Amino acid sequence: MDTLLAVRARGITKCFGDVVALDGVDLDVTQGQIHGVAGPNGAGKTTLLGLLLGLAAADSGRLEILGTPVGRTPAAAAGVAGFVDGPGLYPSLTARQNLAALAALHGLDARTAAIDEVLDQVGLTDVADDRTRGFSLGMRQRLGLAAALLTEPRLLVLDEPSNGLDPAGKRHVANVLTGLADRGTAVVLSSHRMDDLEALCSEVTIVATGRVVFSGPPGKLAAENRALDYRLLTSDPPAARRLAAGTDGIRVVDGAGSAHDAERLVVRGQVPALDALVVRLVGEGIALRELAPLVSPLEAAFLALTEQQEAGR
Ligand SMILES: Nc1ncnc2c1ncn2[C@@H]1O[C@H](COP(=O)(O)OP(=O)(O)OP(=O)(O)O)[C@@H](O)[C@H]1O
Repeated sequence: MDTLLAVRARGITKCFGDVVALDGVDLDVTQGQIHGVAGPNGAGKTTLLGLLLGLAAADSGRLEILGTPVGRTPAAAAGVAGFVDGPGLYPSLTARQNLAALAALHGLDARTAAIDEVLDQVGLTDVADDRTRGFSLGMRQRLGLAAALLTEPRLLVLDEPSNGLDPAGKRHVANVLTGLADRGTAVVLSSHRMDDLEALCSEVTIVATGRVVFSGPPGKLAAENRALDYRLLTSDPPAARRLAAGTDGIRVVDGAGSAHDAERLVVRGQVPALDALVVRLVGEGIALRELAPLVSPLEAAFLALTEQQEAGR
């Protein structure tokens, strides 16, 4: 047993009737790591996170949480907190009362539990005494995080925690999670989007149709040299279109059905072919105004991997 691992999963399979939600999934999460789980809708992210939280049990495979093997009966492991499908809150209670109820449930004294501290950490001090019935999705997500923090978990599991958060809220939550990880807590969080995870996670696991299609640092994914779609703006769009079409390794991927389309040139290629195109444009006296990937290299790699898996289904 590796004591540094907060999660060690091997060959986890979980079915719902005929639906195979997880199919031989491996996952390693070390203590102090923020680990992202990404994948398209229905990939199995929530199912996997639910197993970590003890909301369900795997059909087969081995799962160890914080060094302890998990049995076949669903049960929350000690030291684990978080939520899937949004946090469970009492709508008629205030934010503070919700946390006090949770503290009582965990045998903590509501007077001494760090309720004010966790409210402050997630930026909800100003609305601490408002009923949660009127809370926005982003505020509910923050309160769910505060509830998880109250129990001082060693493994924090969050399903789509950035749902409903504005950019400032995302940054706030990211700071809280980074601080926790710095103090040794392992964090597992899910998202559909690689760009949300990139800034936060040192490792990501990408699942598609229940299978792991990539696991490792996000940078490793982006580093693969693949052809991307780039928006190309120049001083002479028709001439640029002709040159692009005649450059080895470059494909013009948009249609030029209207005058508007003729201005909007999108080309597909790898970096060396794009370099050659830029040199030709400049050589012809055409000014380059913009050459930018339509999606980030990371998002493109993610889409390619998950689309491949879906196509093979
Ligand atoms: N309780 C359930 N009963 C039946 N099928 C389920 C159940 N939970 C999940 N599934 C199915 O298992 C598969 C994986 O679902 P899951 O919710 O884990 O995916 P996800 O990656 O979290 O998707 P999303 O991004 O849409 O939340 C889907 O086909 C889903 O329909």
